[in-house]
Amino acid sequence: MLTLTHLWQQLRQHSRRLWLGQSLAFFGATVAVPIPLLMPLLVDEVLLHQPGKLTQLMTWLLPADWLGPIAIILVVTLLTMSLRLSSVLLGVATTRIFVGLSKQVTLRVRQTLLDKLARIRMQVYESLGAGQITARLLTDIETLDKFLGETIAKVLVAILSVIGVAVVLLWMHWQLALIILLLNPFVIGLTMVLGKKVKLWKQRENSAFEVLSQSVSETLEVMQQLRASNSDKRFLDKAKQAAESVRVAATASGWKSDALSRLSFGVFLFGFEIFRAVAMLMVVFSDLSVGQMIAVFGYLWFMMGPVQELLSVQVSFYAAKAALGRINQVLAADEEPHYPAQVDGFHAHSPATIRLQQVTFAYAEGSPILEDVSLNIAPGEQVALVGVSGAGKSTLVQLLLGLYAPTKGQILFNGQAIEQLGYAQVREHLGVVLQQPMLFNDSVRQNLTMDQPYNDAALWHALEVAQLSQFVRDLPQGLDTQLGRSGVRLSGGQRQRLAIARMMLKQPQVVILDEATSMLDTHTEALLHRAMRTFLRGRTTIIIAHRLSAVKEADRVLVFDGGRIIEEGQHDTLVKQNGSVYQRLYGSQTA
Ligand SMILES: Nc1ncnc2c1ncn2[C@@H]1O[C@H](COP(=O)(O)OP(=O)(O)OP(=O)(O)O)[C@@H](O)[C@H]1O
Repeated sequence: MLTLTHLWQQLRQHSRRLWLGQSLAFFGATVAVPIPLLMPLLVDEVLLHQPGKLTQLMTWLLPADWLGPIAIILVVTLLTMSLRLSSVLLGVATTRIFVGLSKQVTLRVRQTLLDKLARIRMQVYESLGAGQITARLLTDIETLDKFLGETIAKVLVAILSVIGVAVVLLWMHWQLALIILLLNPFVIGLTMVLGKKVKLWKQRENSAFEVLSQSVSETLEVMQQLRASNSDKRFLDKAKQAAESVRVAATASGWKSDALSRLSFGVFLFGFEIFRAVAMLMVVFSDLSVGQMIAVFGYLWFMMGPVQELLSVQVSFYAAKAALGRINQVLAADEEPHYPAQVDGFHAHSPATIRLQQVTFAYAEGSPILEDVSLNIAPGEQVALVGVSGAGKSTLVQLLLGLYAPTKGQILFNGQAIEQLGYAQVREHLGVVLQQPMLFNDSVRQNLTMDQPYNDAALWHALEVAQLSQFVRDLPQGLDTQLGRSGVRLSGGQRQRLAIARMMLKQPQVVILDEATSMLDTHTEALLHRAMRTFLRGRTTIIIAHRLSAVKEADRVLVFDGGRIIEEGQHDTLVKQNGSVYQRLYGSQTA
């Protein structure tokens, strides 16, 4: 779980830059503190002819014949301006350092979250939508970033400025200073109470935004199908309703947060007016000079900036806490168990065995999808899994890949349990092609290589076997042609063949084709199967298919029904068994 303390610890890892930034901030705040004092003192010492400390300083600084109102005013003006300039330059340097630091911490948070995405259980992804996760990665981390940037860059300077002003005020007139300083905690205390409300409003706004982002991303995902069924407007209307909720929540959060910060600033201004009155009374009834009174006014204005900054940091503090809470929900999500590879279970050029020992599995407790499934697949064997829709065939593939873990029983490759091999090793040696392969909005090349360094000859060979080489050659930019979102510029069958070529490049020991050729015409499918024979020789293969043409490629057929293997054998034998499920499924099909 990530807390603000962790973020602070991360900042402290860059202690050298943090110290440099803090030192510059300290100097920046220090040089600015005398500014409101200098000019007003001129009122007493030059205009009202009451020479004091400033005149003493000038006597020491300037030659005796230069001493006069013009030179003093000029020197003090120049001094004030150079102090201001130094303060500005130090401020720029400080901000540069602190912004750099806060962005680094933000990057770490983003990377932590992205790392977490690689470990989250598939079940969690099924409930957390892409929109929700994206909102957390973007909006929430942005809120955190704003808070960090503001806090480290401004809080220290603001606190230092307030302390500096307090010291000067106490030195000038301690009674007046005490009144001012006692009111500050009151203002800050009041805004802290009010600030808690802001957190709640911000949370509501972010939740509404999450719903909108989810709705838009889901709609866009399936835009083509929605338009085809004339439902796109209806779905976008739902997104519009979500946008309306964002408006309601954001309006409330926007104006109420602003009202609160204005209210607390208003309280500060009330105090300000009271001081002005008290300061004037002090001029009448005590030894406070007019110049000092103007200086006090100057300091009050001077303090306004830092105080307002502290107040705004407070608002972003509550927003950041809300964002952190939502980021932590993702960080706390259930993770896939991590099994480090304890054995080297796959060997180059020697096909793997697959064994299931009494495997039972349920997505939801109490309703098993696979029940007590045991099977042995010999090295290099080609097995077809068939059965009615929903029988659990694809679920078995998910278990082989370790995307879900069996509730009972064991899965072994080459005699080694999947947990001993580790999911990463298993996935490395399994090549899976699904009915709806995922393609990226990128080039053919990138979709084939998936960032692995294959040479073009290998790509063309894979495309050749997958019966897609001629098609790619005819594309305007060949391998570099862009495929559009999810490969929309390809037909279903072309997508499947591209996915098969991709799988072949990986040279896996175990090949799983889950309805991988279902969208191909029978002629192309036959050509593909023939071309793949050499590739599949020496690789253990599982073919899941409804079409007889694909099933007939297998050495052995396993018939699934209700999560169990109910029939097993070769096509020719099974199809002749009167009353068998296999005969019912394939008896009348011709390939
Ligand atoms: N992620 C999931 N969460 C919950 N239930 C699921 C999930 N995936 C599949 N199921 C359920 O598991 C059962 C088996 O589905 P599976 O996809 O394994 O069947 P199949 O035999 O491959 O079917 P088909 O031939 O139609 O592809 C179905 O009843 C389905 O509703």
